[in-house]
Amino acid sequence: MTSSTTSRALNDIDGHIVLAGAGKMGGAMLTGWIAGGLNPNRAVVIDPYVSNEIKALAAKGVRLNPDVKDIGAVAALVLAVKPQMFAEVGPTLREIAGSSLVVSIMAGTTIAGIAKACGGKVVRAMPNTPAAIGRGITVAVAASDVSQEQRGLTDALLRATGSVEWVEDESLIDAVTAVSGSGPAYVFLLAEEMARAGVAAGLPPELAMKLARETVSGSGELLRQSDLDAATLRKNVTSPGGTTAAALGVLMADDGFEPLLTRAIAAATARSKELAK
Ligand SMILES: NC(=O)C1=CN([C@@H]2O[C@H](COP(=O)(O)OP(=O)(O)OC[C@H]3O[C@@H](n4cnc5c(N)ncnc54)[C@H](OP(=O)(O)O)[C@@H]3O)[C@@H](O)[C@H]2O)C=CC1
Ligand SMILES: O=C(O)[C@@H]1CCC=N1
Repeated sequence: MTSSTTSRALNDIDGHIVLAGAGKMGGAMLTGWIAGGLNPNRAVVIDPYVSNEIKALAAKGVRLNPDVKDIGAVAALVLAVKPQMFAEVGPTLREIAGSSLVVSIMAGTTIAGIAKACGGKVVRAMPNTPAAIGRGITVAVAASDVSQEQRGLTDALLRATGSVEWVEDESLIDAVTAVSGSGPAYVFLLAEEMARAGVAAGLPPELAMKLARETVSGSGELLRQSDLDAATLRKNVTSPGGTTAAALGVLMADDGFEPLLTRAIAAATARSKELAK
């Protein structure tokens, strides 16, 4: 968080938080807000096809698809629809956005494009799915007309789902999307492939998946809690002339993991830029 952004308490919000698009990411954020103290009566969902999990939140007071005139004061409109449908959906949200805070988590979609389609004072943010367990990381960038109070509200909404970093340069968001927005998928793929390779090496499938899951999650937790950097933690596993060195000889070869990941992240960054067009 920049020193100029002061987070607000979620249980101390004037007005309503309107979530447009309560799918995987929007739904995870809504769950985080309510767990973080947002009064469910302050939450409104606009989504024609909500899941049973979101329908269950209605029993706690979250309003689903009310008439715009019945929403009441809007503190923030959060955009979590697919970027490909925003051109169609954006203008239908203009009345809700008004001159309120609009927080978009849509990949690729620029602050200028969002302001043009639905108005409002726009913050562009890129979260990731560990938000569902309060362990996400979000990077946010605010348009120049977003007030300090609106930044504080945004910070509170995002912080309910994990860590938050603010940047001033919107062009960084494409690479952020490629590293942390899409990043959980790379880690899950690693777990899938470790399990598959374990089976190929002779392990029963259930044991292979358990070893992969616990190794990926345990290593992630060690990385989080340790004062050591990732390279040192890796070296600590690597006994000279041992098994890890044999595996790393393959993974760190000239055509190994590094150029592969560089290409993957470049592809995701390029796709984020493309989605802006
Ligand atoms: N998934 C992720 O890890 C991340 C996603 N994002 C961004 O979050 C956004 C949502 O992604 P994700 O949650 O994966 O996608 P989902 O498809 O799960 O969520 C989008 C939701 O919007 C709903 N929807 C469709 N039409 C409308 C409409 N007219 N008005 C309101 N809602 C509508 C969809 O319903 P239906 O499914 O029935 O069409 C769905 O529930 C995207 O912009 C993505 O770039 C950002 C960071 C990470
Ligand atoms: O795949 C996507 O486009 C979205 C954005 C980051 C993660 N999921």
